[in-house]
Amino acid sequence: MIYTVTFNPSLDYVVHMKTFTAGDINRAEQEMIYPGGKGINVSLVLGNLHIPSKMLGFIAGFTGREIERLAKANGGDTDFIVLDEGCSRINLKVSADDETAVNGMGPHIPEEKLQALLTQIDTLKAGDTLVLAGSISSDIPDDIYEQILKRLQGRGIRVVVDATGDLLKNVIKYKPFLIKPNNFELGELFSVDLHTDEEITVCAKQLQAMGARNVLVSLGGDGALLLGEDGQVYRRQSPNGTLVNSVGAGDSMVAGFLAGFEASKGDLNEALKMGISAGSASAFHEWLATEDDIKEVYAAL
Ligand SMILES: Nc1ncnc2c1ncn2[C@@H]1O[C@H](COP(=O)(O)OP(=O)(O)OP(=O)(O)O)[C@@H](O)[C@H]1O
Ligand SMILES: O=P(O)(O)OC[C@@]1(O)O[C@H](CO)[C@@H](O)[C@@H]1O
Repeated sequence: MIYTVTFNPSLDYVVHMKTFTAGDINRAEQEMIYPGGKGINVSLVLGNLHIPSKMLGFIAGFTGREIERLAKANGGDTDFIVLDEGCSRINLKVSADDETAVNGMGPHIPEEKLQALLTQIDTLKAGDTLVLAGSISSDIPDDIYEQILKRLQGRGIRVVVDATGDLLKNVIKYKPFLIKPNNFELGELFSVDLHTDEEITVCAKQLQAMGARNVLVSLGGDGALLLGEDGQVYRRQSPNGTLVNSVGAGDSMVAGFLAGFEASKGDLNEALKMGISAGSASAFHEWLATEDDIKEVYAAL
């Protein structure tokens, strides 16, 4: 079974307009509300590919109830912990000549609720996969992902981490199965700007030397580079297509990778191909890719 954890779920309020001007009143020409947060997105795309998963994390208030309702309405299986106070955040995504986002802060998570999540995670069994994805609210200790990996050590659970900065850096020594920084996030870890595949590979190799098993570096419209646990570098370009909304493309890529890895019984080239197919299919559509969207991109790769 796959479990995804989203510490800070969101309602994604996506507005489209031709141009966006900072400091001015901008009027939307199209608007949508989606359940958001990286783990939730991973689960939804897995579900679209008929792979069961359970969404864990924290929700609060009317926004939290709506996140859960929308997640379930889109086929999600949820076991969120409900906070007694506050509201889950609303993340504004502006899609215009460029994409701009304002991500909210999210509610305070009391210690006993955090412990309740850890207790849920303790029930995972050997062979399960745990996806830790997204940011955490500021009152949660920033070694929380590390604490979780430490608890799971030696229990045969495959862990995927899609996070940035210290949240990511601190887990690597616990040998996560997969990490998926984008090239910018990878560069940030080493305080460098990455431009070429060679530069990206050097940094990915450092993360692998520190413990990460598979390092999947997403490159937006340029595809992705995978440093596999077999030591090989796999590289694929994104297919051509029209970008509609890239929110969740990275999460879709994680879901596609896991789906491809399972279906091919561990073929990393196939996992990367499915990852790119799902990521690009989501980028080419208004929201997360469906199975048909993914199949169409896969066939063109
Ligand atoms: N403009 C694009 N054209 C084609 N494919 C894209 C585009 N943007 C993203 N993708 C696909 O999605 C994958 C992940 O994208 P990206 O590198 O932007 O991830 P990310 O930064 O984690 O995204 P996000 O945080 O928005 O989910 C890429 O490797 C690619 O397959
Ligand atoms: O603030 P975080 O947790 O880093 O990212 C949250 C978020 O931007 O990530 C998803 C796309 O990847 C969106 O659904 C959501 O709004």
